[in-house]
This record gives sequence, C-alpha cells and structure tokens, in this order.
Amino acid sequence: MIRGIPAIMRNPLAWLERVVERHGDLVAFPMPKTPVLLVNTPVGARHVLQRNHRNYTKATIQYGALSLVTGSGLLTSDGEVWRRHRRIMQPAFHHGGLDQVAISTVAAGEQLRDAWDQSSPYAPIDAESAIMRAMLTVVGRTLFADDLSDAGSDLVEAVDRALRQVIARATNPLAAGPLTRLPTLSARRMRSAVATLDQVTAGIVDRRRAQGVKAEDTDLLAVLLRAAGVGSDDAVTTDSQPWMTDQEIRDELVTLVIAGHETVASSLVWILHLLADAPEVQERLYAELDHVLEGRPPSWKDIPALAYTRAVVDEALRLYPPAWVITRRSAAPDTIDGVDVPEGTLVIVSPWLLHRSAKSWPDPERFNPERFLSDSVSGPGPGPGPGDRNPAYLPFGAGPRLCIGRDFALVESVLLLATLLRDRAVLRPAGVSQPVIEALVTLKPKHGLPMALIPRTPVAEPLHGA
Ligand code: HEM
Repeated sequence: MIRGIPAIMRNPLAWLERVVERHGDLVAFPMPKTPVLLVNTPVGARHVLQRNHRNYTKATIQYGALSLVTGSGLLTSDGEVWRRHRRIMQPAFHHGGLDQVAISTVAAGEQLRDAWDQSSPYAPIDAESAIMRAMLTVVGRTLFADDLSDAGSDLVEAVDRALRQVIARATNPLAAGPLTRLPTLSARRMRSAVATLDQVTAGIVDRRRAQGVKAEDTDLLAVLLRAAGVGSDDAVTTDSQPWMTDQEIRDELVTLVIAGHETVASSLVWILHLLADAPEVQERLYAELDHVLEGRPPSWKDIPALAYTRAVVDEALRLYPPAWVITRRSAAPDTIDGVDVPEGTLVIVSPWLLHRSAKSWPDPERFNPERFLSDSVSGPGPGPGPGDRNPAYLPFGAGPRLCIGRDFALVESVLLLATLLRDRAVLRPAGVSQPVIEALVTLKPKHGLPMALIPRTPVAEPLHGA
C-alpha cells in the first residue's frame, strides 16, 4: 500500500476500483504496523457500521485528519462525548423543523435562479460554487438562525482549503503524525483556514448570545447554547456543570457548516451533471414538476407528490455518493464475512464501490432513477426511500452513526431541484467538456461545473399514471 500512495493520492476512486477488480471484495493490505481491510460486501459493510458497530471506532486516519478542523464534533467523536452530543442535538433535526428547511431552501433556490438569469441571457454559471453558497445560507438560517450570506464566500473558501489539507493527510499516512506539527506550507494553509472557521463560528455564537435564546427557539444553536447554560433556568446540566463547553459548541458548529453544506451541494452538482446528459430523465422529471407545481415554486407539502424528483436524488446519490469512503478501527478481534480481523485494523468501506457493484445493481453505471421509484401510492416523503431496501445502498452510512442530517439533506435536494427546474431546463453548454471527478472529503468536479438553465415550455405529455 505504501508503494501505492502516489496512485491513491492521484485518483483514489480508480485505485479502489483496481484493488477490488484484482483482489476481490475483501482485501487485506500487508501494512507494517496497522492491518488494513477493504470491505466491499454489503453484509460486511453493514456488519461494521450496524451489526457489530460497538467494536468499531472512528480512531482512523480519515477522522483524525478531519478532527484537526472540526475538533471533536459529532462526525469525529466517539464514546461518551458522541452519545451526549447526539442526544442533545437530535431534537434540532426532528421532522417538525423540516418545514423551515423547506422554506429556506426554496428561498435560496429562487436567489440562485436570479443569479443564473442575470448572467447575460442564460449564459452558464459555475453551478458548483453557486450551489455551495446557496446551501451554506440554508444551513445558516435553519441551524443557526443566522445569515451567513456575507461570510459565504470566505467560509466556502476556508472549508475548501481546510478539507484539501484533510484529504492530503488522510490519503497519505506519511503526512499524518508528527509531520503535521512541522511549519510547512500545508500546515500554514490549514491553520489559516481553521482561523477563518473559528472567527466565523465565534461571530455566530456572539450574535446569538447578544440576541438571547428564547424558550421557544428550536434551532440547533439554541439547543447547543441551552446545553451550555445560556438563556434558560432549566439549562441541560449534570451536577450543576453545563453539558456543553464553548469549545464543544465551536466544534459542533464547524462540523455542521462542513457536513451540512458541502455534501448536499456535491450531490446537487452531480444531479445537474447527470441530468444534462439524460434527456429522457429530464423529460420525465419535467413532466412531474409541471404536473405537481404548474410553474409555481414548490413547498414542503409538495414533497410527497415529487416521487420521481426524489428518485432522481436517490439515484444520483448512488452514482456519486458525496461520502465516498467511510473508515473505522476495530477495538477487538472480529470476523467480517469469514475474514479474521485483528484488533486495531483500519477498515475501509466505500459507498462509491458498493453503489457501482454489478453484484448489487443491474446495469450499475446507468443513471436510472426508476430503480428507486416507490410502489407506494402516496410517494416518499423525507426519510428512508425504497432504495434503502438494497443493503448495498449507504449514501448516509448506517447504524447509530447514520447521518443526523439525512432528512434535512433530502428535503433540501428535492426542493432545490424542483425550484431550479420548475420551468427551466438544465443544459451543458457547447464546448464544455465532461467534468473530472475529484475525490476530496466529498466528490467534486475538478474545475467546477459550468451549466446553463434555460426557460422551457411545459411538457405536453401527461405524466404517466397521473
Ligand atoms: C447528501 C447529503 C449528505 C450525505 C451524503 C451525508 C453523508 C453522511 C454519512 C455517510 C455519514 C456517516 C459517516 C460515518 O459513518 O462515518 C454522515 C454523518 C453525519 N452527517 Fe451527513 N450527509 C449529508 C448531509 C448532511 C447534512 C445536511 C448535515 C447537517 C445538517 C449532516 C451532518 C452529519 C453529521 C453531524 C454526521 C455525524 C453523525 C454522527 O456520527 O452522529 N450531513 N453523513
């Protein structure tokens, strides 16, 4: 594996594909100090993430590198700290708050349409950076009750800089450990990006402390501040100690800024890319949007009727899972799918591989939303869709560490897509080449994604079954 480091760093997705092609679905790497096991069977992946999750921690290179930016937020922490934080934060992700997510998403989508319209008549804009900023404003409004639009560009840029350093360290074990403390250019870049994140999150907290936390506030920041003893007599405490320190609040805000906008933006960008090359999927999607919305902006209550839109989102998450690799470390010896796993093994599960395996998906490379269409009459709302029945489908992970923002992300994705395309068509401009995938913390198009949104006439054909 050490000899393979340049290849991993150059193109980790191609490297993973080559490994399973040559060595099968359970691959043990002969590493001198740390045993490493790539697990590419649905049963094995679910064993690690779900069935025997207690034996698998996040003490991995991937999460160690990420924690240099997020500290011990929900994504990177383990054990008692993780359990306490998840319990405190879960209510802010309750379904009751999703209508606010819907309102903010549609508002951000309308702004995005304006940006497209203002670029000299229907010229392309870089969908990647525009969607990234839009999703950041949704996170700001819904989770922190704050307007992040002014800080947007700085924040997006700081997150990008920080995460590039994270991935450089995570894909190159030589860059981890004591080397991270050397005053290299990369370390300086990381420090300056983290300083920007610190500054923006401190600003969010200061503004909210000054404004006060009301008993009826249910946004995430209110929940965190209450746990730190702010704004109410019944603050969540144990032995008169607040449940959260200022540092813990900072770590969770940075975690949510990163986990909450970059992932959703990544999935939306790949949806536009896939749609641009699939006229028949566009046609069916537009037929549903015309039928349900009749040209008006969507709202929360339209979601159950937007079943095909949701299937497009699910299928894009299959082909381009933003979290393309998930790692764990075994705490005690175990057996995965018949393979012995010594204590301390670094286990790698890749949704990218599992989602494109011909053993689990017929015609796996094809963009075919139909495979996710529900048989149910009411259509899917937020929450698990029919695709979740396939054990090889893990875009949001599995088990107790399942993404806390899954329903939040699905509402955002369905409604942003519906807002953008309710009377527009997405088009890859002539001369713009296919994007090159860059596997960073999420999957990104290497040089952005220039796309045009052009007005379209309503689809004449009635929707099948409508
Ligand atoms: C399409 C969008 C998203 C995808 C594909 C995604 C994917 C994932 C995955 C795979 C995990 C599990 C990682 C592991 O097991 O190691 C995860 C965890 C997490 N996600 Fe997401 N996520 C998305 C959106 C969001 C959003 C919108 C938020 C917040 C608003 C969020 C916050 C988190 C947090 C805090 C965790 C850690 C949960 C825990 O361990 O308790 N994610 N996400």
